[in-house]
Amino acid sequence: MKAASTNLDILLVDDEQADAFLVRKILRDAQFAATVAHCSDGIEALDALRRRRNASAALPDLILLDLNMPRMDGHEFLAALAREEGCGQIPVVVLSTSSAELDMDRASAGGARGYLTKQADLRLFSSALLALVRQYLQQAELPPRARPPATPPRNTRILLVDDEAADAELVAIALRKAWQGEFELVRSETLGGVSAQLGDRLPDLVLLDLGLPDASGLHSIERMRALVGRTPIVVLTGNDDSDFALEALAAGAQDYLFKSRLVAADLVRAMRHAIARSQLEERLAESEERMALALAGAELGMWDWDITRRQITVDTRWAAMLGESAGVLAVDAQGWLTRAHPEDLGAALNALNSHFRGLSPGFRFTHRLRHLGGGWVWTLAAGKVLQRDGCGRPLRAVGIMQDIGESKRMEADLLRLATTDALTTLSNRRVFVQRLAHELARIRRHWQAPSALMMLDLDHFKRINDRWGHQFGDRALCHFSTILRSCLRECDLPARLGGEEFAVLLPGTDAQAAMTVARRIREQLAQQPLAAEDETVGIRVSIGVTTLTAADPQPEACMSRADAALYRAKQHGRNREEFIEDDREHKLA
Ligand SMILES: Nc1nc2c(ncn2[C@@H]2O[C@H](COP(=O)(O)OP(=O)(O)OP(=O)(O)O)[C@@H](O)[C@H]2O)c(=O)[nH]1
Repeated sequence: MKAASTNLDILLVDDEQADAFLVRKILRDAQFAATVAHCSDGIEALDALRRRRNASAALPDLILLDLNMPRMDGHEFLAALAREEGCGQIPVVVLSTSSAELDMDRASAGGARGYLTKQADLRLFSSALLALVRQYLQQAELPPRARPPATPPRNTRILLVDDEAADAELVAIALRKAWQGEFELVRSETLGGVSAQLGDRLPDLVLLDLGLPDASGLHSIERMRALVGRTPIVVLTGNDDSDFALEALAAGAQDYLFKSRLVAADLVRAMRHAIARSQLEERLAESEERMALALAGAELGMWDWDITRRQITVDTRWAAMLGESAGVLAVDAQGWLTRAHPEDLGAALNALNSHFRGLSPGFRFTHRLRHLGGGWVWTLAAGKVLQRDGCGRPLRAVGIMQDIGESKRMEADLLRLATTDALTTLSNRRVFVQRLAHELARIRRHWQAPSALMMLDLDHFKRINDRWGHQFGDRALCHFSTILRSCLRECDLPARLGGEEFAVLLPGTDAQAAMTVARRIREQLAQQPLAAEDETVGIRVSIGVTTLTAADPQPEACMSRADAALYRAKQHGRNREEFIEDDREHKLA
């Protein structure tokens, strides 16, 4: 087993691009360190393994294997893998839409270590896949968080900038008398001499006289600040003027003392206060900086809602999302929400009201907001009431807003990839089996309304590929899909199951009607050959038809009956439709 810190190297062998996308996304979202290499069938996978072996590169830690693939299916791949030098030990887990016992038994006999059914329900599939991958990736304990090294105890370094020797002596006496702990007093008579006195260690505190030979007044605070950064500064002033002292604070000093009233205890108190205040300011600045970085990193906008004044203040990121400039927006809940898409308004108001009435600890909803330049922006709003009045009415709420357009687009892409066949855009096997299962459940309840199922397989498709090339073969598959769609009703479900194999579910259709549809598909196909260079290529299809019965336990049962009818159509000369009614006939067939 591997530790979590190492990367799990997975080889996915599956002809559906959507599955590769899905597996990668599931692992990425669960923050698994895994690399997923993808091969479309067994032959490509064996080639990839041989290339790695010949280059003495590491072989995959795990192979996820589809069963139903063109050229070499999953079972054949398992057999070939067992024979492949050095590859027999790679664990293989089957990922298949088939839950047929026969497939499971064959896979297990072929050496597969596990079998995972591709669920139509993505959440189920995702948790099953993660559980499986976890088996192969031991979750190592995270190393304990490194503690910052304890700061060694050291003297407090105090810089006194004062040209009067007597004052300096006074300060030194006061410190010796009242400062608890060790200290080092460094003195400079001028501002210009500070750097030379300090060397390369900054002081922990500065005592600054404002009447220096080379600097005087408030300006010296600014110059000192430039020399010592955020170090706290206590101003010593001979000017017995409180207003002036306050100006010194405004100019950036942390505290002040009048020289004429210098008392040891006051000096030490002011120094301690200045250090504490400066530390507090530093922590606050750091925390604001961290907060700003986090908000910027997560691309979150902020809003602050003064509910009684009906004003919402937003930051620049919030404003930019909607094409606004930052600042106070004079809007209330209605004002904000008049920008919301009417379809999203109900859920947004429910979330807000429930929190405002104190029924939920905060609120969170997604909604589309109108952009100033037109169009809609998908956003996530989340927040919390910070202040309520005595009756529990909300006074102020604060929260974030995030542009979630990209993840909405991803979600839609993912859904499309997970449910459709990339080449023909028909539904894929997963969706088909799911719909078929629903239809069987309906039939079990309302037996009167019949439904039919068709399996379709293009005739001698290999010859078409061999004669005209794979790309032309792909065109032929798309051409057939278009004709198939045009022959069906809106409620029918056509799907590409893989390769040149298709299926159609025809709800509310009896055997006779289904056979008529099958004939129509063949006729349309015959009437519309595909142009290739200076010839036209006729494409033909064989079709197996069956009806769904309440006795069918699983989709696979009626699919295998339709398959048997298809096989019979191939046996009887192709380009025809055959019907098998029930299991008795199926067994005879
Ligand atoms: N172009 C293209 N060919 C594919 C695709 N998937 C499967 N095939 C090819 O389809 C062919 C199917 O061949 P066979 O299973 O022997 O069937 P067939 O030649 O149609 O013969 P019958 O079904 O018996 O009439 C193989 O050559 C596959 O490589 C695809 O997505 N595109």
